[in-house]
Amino acid sequence: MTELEQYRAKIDELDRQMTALFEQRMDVCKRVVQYKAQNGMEILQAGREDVVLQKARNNLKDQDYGEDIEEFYRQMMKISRGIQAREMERMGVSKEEPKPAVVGFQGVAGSFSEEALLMAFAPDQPRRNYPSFEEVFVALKSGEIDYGVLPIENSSTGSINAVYDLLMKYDFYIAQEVFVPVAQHLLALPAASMEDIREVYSHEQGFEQSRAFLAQHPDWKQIPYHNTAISAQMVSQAGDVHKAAIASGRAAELYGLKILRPTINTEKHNYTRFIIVAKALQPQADANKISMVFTLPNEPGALYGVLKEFAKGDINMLKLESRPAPGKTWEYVFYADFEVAHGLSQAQPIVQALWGQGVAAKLIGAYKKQNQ
Ligand SMILES: C=C(O[C@@H]1C=C(C(=O)O)C=C[C@H]1O)C(=O)O
Repeated sequence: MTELEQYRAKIDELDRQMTALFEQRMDVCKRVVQYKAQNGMEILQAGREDVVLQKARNNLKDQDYGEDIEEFYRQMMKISRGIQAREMERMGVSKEEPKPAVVGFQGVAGSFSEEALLMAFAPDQPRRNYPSFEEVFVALKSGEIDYGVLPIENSSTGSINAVYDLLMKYDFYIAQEVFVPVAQHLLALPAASMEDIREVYSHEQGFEQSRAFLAQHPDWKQIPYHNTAISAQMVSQAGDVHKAAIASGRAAELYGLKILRPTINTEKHNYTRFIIVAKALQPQADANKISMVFTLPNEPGALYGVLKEFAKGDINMLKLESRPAPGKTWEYVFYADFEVAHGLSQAQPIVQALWGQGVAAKLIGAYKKQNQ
């Protein structure tokens, strides 16, 4: 054997051992990827790779090979990740696309809530509708939906108290707001005329918003219904020329009704503010509006003490709403919206200052203020 042949025989023997070790190592990596698949982990674990590289360097006798052993392990781990990806595929675990959020709203297609949903989300956003406000909250709690779209106040008729109370009951947060222009029309079957109408169906808010118009027709029976769009659907299905609904133009289109009298709402500048409700606080980076909830001790100057903190910060209050505290007679929960220049960073010190005064204050939203 020449000298070269002797060296090569030695290399062959070391390679045989290295290939056996390589196989053993990769078999372990396959076990690792099974664990990762079961636990929803990514294949690449950069921190672990750093540790492997460091250990390889430490195990060297001759530090001259430092760079080289790192390169060797880098390549081996790249191969290891390739094998793990193949194994993942073989197991049928494909890299899942992030699922689009499912959004819930109250009412049927054509409701103002659905219009609000379309303003805040994509036209093809997966959505579910529910018969009542509370069912939207229940669906959000159970994880059936990721967001709920709910009306919180109307520019002419004021707050929608049921939604404020549900927000507190379920301890949810406001992720976003949108303003939907509300134009109420009198809708009826295509064959109907004004003289035919005897009964009008709508949501309470639809009647409330159209008071002046309805006062001109005292003989019409007003029948409160779940929702303006459901009223339109009902009139369409009933096929009765004596029935009319107060609902949106979109509802007319969807349910094949005609607009007997357009824009019958008294206040022509009429908007409903909708909130997008989420289970957790999702503060927006460019938030310029915050919503807070606080309960106050029943003592003189309690509300003043809270508002003073905001005044000190030169923060403009946009809205203050009080609701009876559940289970406590004559005690109130306050909801307040403020306009802030610096979002969360401005809100948090105030919340802390309020806690310092013994006020149970909670930030329930930091989002972008919309203009109606
Ligand atoms: C084997 C693993 O998967 C990958 C491959 C590594 C390796 O071959 O040593 C190390 C980290 C991960 O990027 C692991 O996470 O341990």
